[in-house]
Amino acid sequence: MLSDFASETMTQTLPIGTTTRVRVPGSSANLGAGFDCLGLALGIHDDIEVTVVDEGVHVDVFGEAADAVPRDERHLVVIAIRRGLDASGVHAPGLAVRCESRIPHSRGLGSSAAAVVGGLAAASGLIANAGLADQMTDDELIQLASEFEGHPDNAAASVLGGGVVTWVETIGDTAVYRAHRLAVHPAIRATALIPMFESSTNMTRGLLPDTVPRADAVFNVSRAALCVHSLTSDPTSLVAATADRLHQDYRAPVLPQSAAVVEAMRSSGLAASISGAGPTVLVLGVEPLPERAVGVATDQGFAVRELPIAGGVEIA
Ligand SMILES: Nc1ncnc2c1ncn2[C@@H]1O[C@H](COP(=O)(O)OP(=O)(O)O)[C@@H](O)[C@H]1O
Ligand SMILES: N[C@@H](CCOP(=O)(O)O)C(=O)O
Repeated sequence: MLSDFASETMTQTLPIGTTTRVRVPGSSANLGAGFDCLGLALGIHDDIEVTVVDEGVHVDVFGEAADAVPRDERHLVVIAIRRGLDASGVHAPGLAVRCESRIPHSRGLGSSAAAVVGGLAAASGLIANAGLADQMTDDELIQLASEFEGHPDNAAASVLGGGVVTWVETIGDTAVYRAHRLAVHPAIRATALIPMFESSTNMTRGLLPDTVPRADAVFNVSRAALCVHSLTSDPTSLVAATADRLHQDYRAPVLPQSAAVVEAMRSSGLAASISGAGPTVLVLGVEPLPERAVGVATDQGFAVRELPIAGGVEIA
């Protein structure tokens, strides 16, 4: 797929002044039992504008983590733009990149996947707007973005929007990332309980064991399958569907506040789970979060934000 895409555009240079705008949603991965294979796009967006200039890389960042990210070739969006252009055999003399970041970083809301999808989508938009080739397909965006992330759940949600189920096929030595969009039941509401503190996804992935007891594997397989049914057809089983034994308990020692909030929500009958690798907690349901639960979260220092289910990345 990408090799065909690249061969059409090999060694071409983007004209100075070519521009593109991208709007990309954040996401919540896992949804409890679906470790690395379920995700939900959320209505909290980063906006990225890129213009081809005659030389250099100029990065402006506004909003979340504006003071923390590098303003040069090391910026994740710039790295992804470069990767997208390289995959298509296209060169940019220089780039001016403007990021309006609204997805909090290192909170389990898919900011890194959104940055990568946004950068790749911007490369695709530049190439298409210059008339060099069609935009990349969703499959191409998911493949390239998941190669950055090492797991496809957040990236697929940011590309496709809605709910996603993802899987990986190994073809020769290559991991091929696959995804289907799920039509989320219209009654389902998602509330993110977002703390001020951060947690690195890479760090907490390192806490997970290589092998798990078969009973835990069976527990999660059944709950992840149920979660697809609950998300699409029957929200009444969301509490059972969002139970997990594959990752949350192993991460709990470094995320004790988040683990306590999940426990408090679940013991009052709410479908709460760690969002992605945490520390945000995601609550799924069909009603607004009850006042009592809002109080528990805010007492623990978690901001409560109900977020719409979002559509996928938009490229103009
Ligand atoms: N919009 C962005 N621009 C630049 N870097 C980003 C952006 N979003 C995320 N990152 C990088 O990704 C890191 C967070 O990734 P990660 O630990 O996977 O958490 P999450 O994706 O859950 O927010 C940040 O510390 C930052 O280095
Ligand atoms: N399946 C991944 C999801 C990580 O999501 P993030 O938003 O925390 O980056 C995992 O559980 O590690």
